[in-house]
This record gives sequence, structure tokens and C-alpha cells, in this order.
Amino acid sequence: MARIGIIGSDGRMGHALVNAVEAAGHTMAGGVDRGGDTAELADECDVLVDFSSPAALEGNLHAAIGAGVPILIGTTGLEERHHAAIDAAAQAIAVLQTGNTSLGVTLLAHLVRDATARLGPDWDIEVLEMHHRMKVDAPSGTALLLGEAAAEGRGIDLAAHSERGRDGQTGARAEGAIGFASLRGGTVAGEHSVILAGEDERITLSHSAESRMIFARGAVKGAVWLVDRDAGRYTMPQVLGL
Ligand SMILES: NC(=O)C1=CN([C@@H]2O[C@H](COP(=O)(O)OP(=O)(O)OC[C@H]3O[C@@H](n4cnc5c(N)ncnc54)[C@H](OP(=O)(O)O)[C@@H]3O)[C@@H](O)[C@H]2O)C=CC1
Ligand SMILES: O=C(O)C1=N[C@H](C(=O)O)C[C@H](O)C1
Repeated sequence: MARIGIIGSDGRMGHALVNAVEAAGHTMAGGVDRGGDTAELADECDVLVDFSSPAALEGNLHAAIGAGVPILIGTTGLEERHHAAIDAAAQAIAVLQTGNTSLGVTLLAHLVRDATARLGPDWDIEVLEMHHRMKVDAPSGTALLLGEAAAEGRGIDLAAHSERGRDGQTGARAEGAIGFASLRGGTVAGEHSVILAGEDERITLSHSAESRMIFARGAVKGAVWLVDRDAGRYTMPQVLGL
């Protein structure tokens, strides 16, 4: 039984996580939100789970390192500097960061990597996502994770090939681009499609989240898996054995 501390406990994911922790037979060590004492929480738990905000990331890593506890980071909207901070923290503690903790998306990323590795470069890659009206970052962390999988399969660098937010006289599609489009509205928990568009045919690989519980269950699994791991940066495929 693991004692799990939740950062962002009063948010949409925080509420789902409380349910998932109890359902899996683990213990809620406590939760913090904006202005809370994350260092104190870290001292009282076996693992921290962070679904809050990129602005909180550095402080959360600092608290985890201070207490010597692992941390699972589900927060999205992370930039290069956040990933550098995670890499540095992973020298001292076990860290798992992912844009999506669900089993379905973890498998989808494998399928996307495999498909883009098998198809030639004349197949255009587009990533489409839709989320609820309250989501604050775009493209979603999952869209970026899937874009990364597509880029890996094709053997290219995602940053150098991303096309985001097309508008106006864009010109023809850049050769080798990986395009991203984001829709927002209603209460959609998470819809992602990777569209592979070739000459006269198209393949769509997609995932639909029907509830936030899929993310919460995956996060609890990942958090428990992190307890007592050596320092390092880990991934959801490692947790799920995919
Ligand atoms: N990886 C995955 O599988 C998933 C990732 N996410 C990501 O998780 C994050 C949270 O999503 P969601 O729950 O919908 O968002 P919410 O806005 O509902 O919840 C965020 C919570 O974090 C709190 N918070 C904000 N800033 C801080 C801070 N500095 N320190 C501690 N707590 C803070 C907020 O408090 P306050 O309201 O006071 O600001 C709020 O309670 C997002 O980045 C989202 O994209 C979501 C689903 C799945
Ligand atoms: O903010 C959300 O709600 C979600 N965020 C994650 C993302 O950015 O991909 C995961 C999930 O799609 C829900």
C-alpha cells in the first residue's frame, strides 16, 4: 500500500485521482493546491503525483528531491526548460513525466511509431485533438507525445518539422511536416487522431477518452511503480510493459 501525495488535488484530475487512489487500495497522504506546502506533503508520502500547472513544476521537483521521494508529472504545457529541469531532477530521484497516463494512448503511440516507420515519407502526418472548454494549453500534451512518436517512426526531429496553428495564406503544406490542430469545447475528456494521408488513401489512428478515470488509474499505477525505483527518468510504456 503506497501513500500518495497529490499536487493539484482540488482540480478536475485531482478529484479523479482521489477516487483512483482509494479504488486501488492505496492511501491519500494529502493534497496541495496553489499556495500549499508541497515540501510538507512530500515528507508525508511515498510518491508525489503532479497534475497542476507548469508554473509549479520547479517547486514540485525541489520538494520531491528534498524529501527523496519519486514524482509522477502529468501536467502538460511543458517547455524545453521544464524538460531540462526534469532531466536534472532525475539524477537524484525517480521521475516519470508523460502527457498521457492512459493505457490506450500509451499503446496508440506504439502503433503510430510503427505505422510511420513502415510508411514512406510521402504520407503526410497530421495530429488532431479536441478537449473541454477549460483546457489552457495547446497542442495537448498527448498530441505532442503522438507527434513525437510519429517523428521517431519516420526518423526525423519533431521540433524541426512541427507545423502549428495554420491561418491565412499558408502556402502549400511543407514537405515532411507534422501538423497539429486543436479544437476546444464542451466537456470532452480527450480525443486524439493521428491522420496519415497518402495518395488517394488515408489511415486514421485514434483514441477517445470517455472519462478522466483512465488518466487517474494510469497515474496511480505509474506512481506506485515509481516507489523505491532508482533515480532516473521513466516512461509509461515501462510501467505498463508495452
Ligand atoms: N498526463 C495526463 O494523462 C493528463 C494530464 N492532464 C494535465 O493535468 C493538468 C491539470 O489538469 P486539470 O486537473 O484538468 O486542471 P485544473 O485546473 O482542474 O486543476 C489544476 C489544479 O492545480 C492547482 N494548481 C495550480 N497552480 C498550482 C501550484 N502552483 N501549486 C499547486 N497546485 C496548483 C489548481 O489550483 P487553483 O485552481 O487554485 O489554480 C487546481 O486545483 C493540466 O496540465 C492537464 O493538461 C490532465 C489530464 C490527463
Ligand atoms: O487537460 C486535459 O484535460 C487533458 N490533458 C492531457 C493532454 O494535454 O494531453 C491529457 C488528456 O488528453 C486530458
